[in-house]
Amino acid sequence: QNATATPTHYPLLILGGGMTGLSAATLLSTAYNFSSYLLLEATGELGGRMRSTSFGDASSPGGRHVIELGANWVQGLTNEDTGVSNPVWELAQAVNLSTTYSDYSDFLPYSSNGSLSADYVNSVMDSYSDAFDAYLASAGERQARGWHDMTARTGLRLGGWTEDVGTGVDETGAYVQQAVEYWNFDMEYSMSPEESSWVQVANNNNFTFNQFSDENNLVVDPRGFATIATEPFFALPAAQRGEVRLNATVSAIAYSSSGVNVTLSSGEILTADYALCTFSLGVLQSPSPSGIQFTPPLPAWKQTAVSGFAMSTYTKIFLQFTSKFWPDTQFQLYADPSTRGRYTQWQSLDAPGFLPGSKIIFTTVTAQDSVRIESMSDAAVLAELLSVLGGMYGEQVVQAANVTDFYFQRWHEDPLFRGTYSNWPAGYHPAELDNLRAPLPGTAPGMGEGEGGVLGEGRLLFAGEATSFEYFGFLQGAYTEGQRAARAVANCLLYQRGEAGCLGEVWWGEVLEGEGVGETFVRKR
Ligand SMILES: Cc1cc2nc3c(=O)[nH]c(=O)nc-3n(C[C@H](O)[C@H](O)[C@H](O)COP(=O)(O)OP(=O)(O)OC[C@H]3O[C@@H](n4cnc5c(N)ncnc54)[C@H](O)[C@@H]3O)c2cc1C
Repeated sequence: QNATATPTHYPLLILGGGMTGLSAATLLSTAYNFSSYLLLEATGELGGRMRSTSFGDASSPGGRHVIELGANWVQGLTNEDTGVSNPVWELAQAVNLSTTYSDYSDFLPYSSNGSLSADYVNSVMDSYSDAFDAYLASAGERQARGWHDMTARTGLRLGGWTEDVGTGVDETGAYVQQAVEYWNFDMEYSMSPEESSWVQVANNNNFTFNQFSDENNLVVDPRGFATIATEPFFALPAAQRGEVRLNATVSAIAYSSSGVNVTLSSGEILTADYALCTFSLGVLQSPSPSGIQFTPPLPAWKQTAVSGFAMSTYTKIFLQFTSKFWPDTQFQLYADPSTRGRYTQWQSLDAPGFLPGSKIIFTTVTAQDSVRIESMSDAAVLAELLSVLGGMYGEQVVQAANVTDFYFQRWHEDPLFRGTYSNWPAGYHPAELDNLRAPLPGTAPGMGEGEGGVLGEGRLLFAGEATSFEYFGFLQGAYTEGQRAARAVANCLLYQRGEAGCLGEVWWGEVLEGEGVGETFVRKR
């Protein structure tokens, strides 16, 4: 369609085909029999940050396998006491997804010149675990009293954890504490305790690992993790399902209290009564022209929320060798003597329940280290990994010539993601999260009346893992936020015909409610 033709109009445009967009689309079809939507996705496939690929050399002893480049674990399964399940676990079971329990206590520790004492490292793990229990308790107390937030580092120190008390160059050195802390904290939040919220890390941990369970199951399914969202969607009869357009990149979004105009990079314009934007926080943070051009520009309260939350990067780096030279434990911990977070966690896929015989191992880096390696050549990153593995297992067994495949996804550089998942920085008020989700046009009480609209007349909604108070970062956040958005839009389109406020109170009514010094951090919802 050229720019002069009449734009195609839809009641609803769903922007982005990741977990959030698919969850919204599926609920609209199944619960409301509503199919008058078009889902637009820039890549050639659905799933977003759930993305799998084939890896390994088919002619090598390990062979070729499907690995997950994005989300890999169902985090939190079913609470045996309450019967409450993670909805992502329910989706996984519904499609019979193959998963295996990740046992983080099943590891052997190393440094740059071979093994470390497992007893010593386990005792440091126990100290961290005790401190984290105290951390959770103090965060809860702080929240109940309505005291302001501080960094996660504060909570860890108060809990009795000191990351740098070790002495000397032997295995009792501070670097072991740093590796243990990185393994437990950064590997989950993809940022350091200095960069993370004390209170919201505690909430996030409780909503998943206490409400559901503390188990993480690794997905090893040849169909890929994305099946949990794509299969239910494509199983819907075509007449009940909306339309999907792949390879359709949104470049601009114009919004008003009567609707939304979306411009694609091809120049085509689509119009809609409502649009649901599910692009990652990293995409929203990117300035145009590489990011989305909003008209009118995002109001200050929305821009503040977008700028304030953090998008980090978590990078899994996969290697396949001609033979397996690492132990049978699920994990290995590497404590680098000089650099915190340098290739700390190694995970074997060549183990029962995973991809036995595959000769595949992967390691993970986060945050600035992810950005750093994304700017390096593959060969330079591989050389770093081989030097670390050489220190752990001996140079004679770790040879470049024995590497049969090597890959990592550059999530930070990718303009469609700009990182892997969001995190809550210290001291950021929960009302800001409501503002991240709040529709446009809209205004926030106390934040400049008239800055772009009337409360409750929003047409452009925002949802994604980053808008979830309970589960930011996790797939369950994306899933539940997609469902919430679907319910709000269905109310407007099917029942209240676009009346002001039809998105419902949970969607807009609390914008910045609770803002102000001394007010409680506990949400009233
Ligand atoms: C490496 C990695 C590891 C992770 N590990 C886990 C884990 O183990 N467990 C867990 O629960 N979660 C994990 N996560 C987080 C989880 O993947 C996300 O929370 C979730 O997939 C986000 O879904 P979403 O729909 O909100 O966003 P996305 O999946 O990002 O969906 C948004 C979609 O919008 C598309 N898009 C972006 N810009 C445009 C544009 N301009 N035009 C059109 N389309 C566009 C994108 O291509 C994408 O498909 C991980 C993520 C990564 C990347």
